[in-house]
Amino acid sequence: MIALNGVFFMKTALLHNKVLNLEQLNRESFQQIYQEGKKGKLLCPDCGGSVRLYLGISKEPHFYHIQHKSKRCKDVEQESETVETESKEFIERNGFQIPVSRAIASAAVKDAESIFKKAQPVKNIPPYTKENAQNHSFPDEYLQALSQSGVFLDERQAAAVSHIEGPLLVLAGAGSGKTRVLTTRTAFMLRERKIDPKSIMLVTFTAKAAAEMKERLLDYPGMDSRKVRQLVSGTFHSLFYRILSFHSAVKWSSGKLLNREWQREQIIKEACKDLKLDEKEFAFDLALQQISYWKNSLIRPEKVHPENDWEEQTAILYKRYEQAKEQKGLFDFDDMLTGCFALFQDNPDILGQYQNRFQYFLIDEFQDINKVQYELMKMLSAQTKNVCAVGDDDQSIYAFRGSDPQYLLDFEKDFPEAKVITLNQNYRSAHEIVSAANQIISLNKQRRAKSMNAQYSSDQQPFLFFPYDEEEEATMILTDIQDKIEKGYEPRDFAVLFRTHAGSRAVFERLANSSLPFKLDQDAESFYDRFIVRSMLSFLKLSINEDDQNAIKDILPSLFVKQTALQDIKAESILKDCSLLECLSHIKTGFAFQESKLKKVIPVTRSLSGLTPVTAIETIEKELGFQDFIKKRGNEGNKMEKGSDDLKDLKVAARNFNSLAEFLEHTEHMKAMNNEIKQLSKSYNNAITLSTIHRAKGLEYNVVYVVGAVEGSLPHDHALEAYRSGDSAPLEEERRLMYVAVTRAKRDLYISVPEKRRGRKAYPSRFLAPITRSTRR
Ligand SMILES: Nc1ncnc2c1ncn2[C@@H]1O[C@H](COP(=O)(O)OP(=O)(O)OP(=O)(O)O)[C@@H](O)[C@H]1O
Repeated sequence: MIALNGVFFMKTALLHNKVLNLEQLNRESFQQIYQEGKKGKLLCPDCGGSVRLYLGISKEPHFYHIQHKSKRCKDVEQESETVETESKEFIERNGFQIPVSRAIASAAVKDAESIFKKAQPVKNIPPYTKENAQNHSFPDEYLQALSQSGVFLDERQAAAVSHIEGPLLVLAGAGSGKTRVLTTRTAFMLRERKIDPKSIMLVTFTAKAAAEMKERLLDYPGMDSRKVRQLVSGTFHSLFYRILSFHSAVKWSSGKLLNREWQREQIIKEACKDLKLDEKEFAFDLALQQISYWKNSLIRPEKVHPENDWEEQTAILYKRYEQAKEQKGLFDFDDMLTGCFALFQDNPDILGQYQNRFQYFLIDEFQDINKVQYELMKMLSAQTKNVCAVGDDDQSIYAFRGSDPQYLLDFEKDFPEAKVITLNQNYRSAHEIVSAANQIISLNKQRRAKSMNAQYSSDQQPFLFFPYDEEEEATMILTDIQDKIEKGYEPRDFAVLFRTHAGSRAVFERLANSSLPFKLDQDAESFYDRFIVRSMLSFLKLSINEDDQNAIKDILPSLFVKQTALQDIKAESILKDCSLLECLSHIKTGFAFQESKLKKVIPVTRSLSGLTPVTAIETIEKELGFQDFIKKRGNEGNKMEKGSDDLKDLKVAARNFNSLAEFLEHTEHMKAMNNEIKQLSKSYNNAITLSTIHRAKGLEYNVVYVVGAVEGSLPHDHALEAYRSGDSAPLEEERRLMYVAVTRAKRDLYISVPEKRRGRKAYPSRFLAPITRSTRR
């Protein structure tokens, strides 16, 4: 037995009559043993009862009885000859030994990676000294009434609430009550200053935030619901779109909006057909992102100064894209802003009307404003200058969309008479979390120096934990959530945050297989529906069913065969009475090389049956030139999401399964669950949140797990690449993302630092250095 904190835990169990000893097992196999336990295959070597492997954060791995968790049986002592060495079962093929299944291995000798590292509290947290910011008595009656009804404000918050005339910049650190200030300020304007709600423009980052703010306003004392409804609130896009459609309803009717990415791609591809850009090599998605960036920066096509060949080509596309849209009478989201900007510029009388109408501007998340938004605000507020901008430069995370925190940093240049109020009390998080966050963000160079103070301290330090890989990471998080729910936590207390959607695959799977309620972003597609992943899985499907029509359709792109060939394949299959897979060998493409490859698809696909999913995937990669396909169609030119990464992630997922059928069944189940959970997410009000860090901005949770805090993930590879070429801005934005993630936690924060990522050794995120070093800087 292992002694942990004075309690004894079991270190041995039986699997298929063999003794497993945790002290001797390879780390890699823990996840597999965990799964065997879930299937009921692990037994206690002493009493024979069913046991499971505990793989969590708060305790070290150990076996426990399912029926009586606290029961402690005796471990068996293991003879050295009963210790297995790592072993795989092989079959012979073409003179090669190919592994078909992996036995759970144990090894007497352990390398450093194989040793389970206990979760560690973060270092360098200074002792807590409370700075009481509350209990001020305000001369203003309404503010006093508010504090009596439970809406407390500190002195700086109150100053921000009551400074109504003239420009005001509220620099609000994380958790410092930005939302509270904006809401209370609006209430104060309506109730105390009797300002006409129709003259107030309240800009929020999402439509949901505006709706929530209005709802909260209704709870304020003396609030008139009619007045609240009359407030003009929403996102920049929605507000300026309303203006455009008021002046030109037909031109801006919603049916003409290109609201899907593929619609924009279609327009641009059509407009540039004659340029003969190779669709397989030119990253149209990136080009559209760049075009959007130019538009939001108010750079017209003829004013672009390309910095390289790619930008030069993209500038041509930009011109064509704009022309094509105009000819067809269509518009995109960016046009809602640039269109309004043009409307005001070309029609000073219309601008004048709106300048008279809107007297007060409240803008939330000001750090994420872009050029066109900023110019629009400046135009509208030119007469009154009553702009209240609230933001935190440390939480600016949308540079890729043209946002620029510089507008916040330079606010006083454009509004020299501005009053600046810094909110530096963090009411959300415990001192230990605030202090860790302060240290992380202090290393950014492009920022206003500030440090947050917490309002309370907790006996719980933030923890780093060290899973073996993405799979074990997900298991450890699930176990920890279950442990905490047993202690009385609610599902709504938890959020699991990740850098990109792809990073959530394993956690999604673990939660989907549990009975815990959780919610997902509505646009989160299933990992197994991604283009490259679907293609690869289709080969595996065809090895089981050669007549799977969808699978044939999905492998065609990887073989560089047009979709129109599908009809011929189906007809052939009826005429010649052969399987759809066999018909591939009859396709005439006119290229000998391609035809011989198509002939090879049949034996290679058939050879997959009996292999493990990982070996099957590797076989397709090697034998059918799948990597060529990825190079051409895997968005390898894309900065954020590459097909080659998807393939690596797929292999990590596949490692959990020994047979193709089991793995494919799992992928189908997960696809179905993705849709189901998204539906359920709409109605859940007590569920665990699974979210990207971007989407979690502005939200708070009692317990936060930050997934994948390793180099390449957070900071993301694209930022590291930019940094190597001398541009540190993307890396600073990644550090802000870490800051946003960490500051979502109220009491418990767990940062995961897996040993492996995408099958390779991973290194702890550089952002963690200040809180993991032994000495303070
Ligand atoms: N004066 C106050 N006294 C007590 N609690 C407060 C006070 N101000 C804000 N809070 C609480 O602190 C938490 C954080 O506030 P809020 O969400 O408004 O912060 P924020 O500045 O918008 O945060 P972020 O920018 O990090 O999303 C909320 O739970 C809020 O109710």
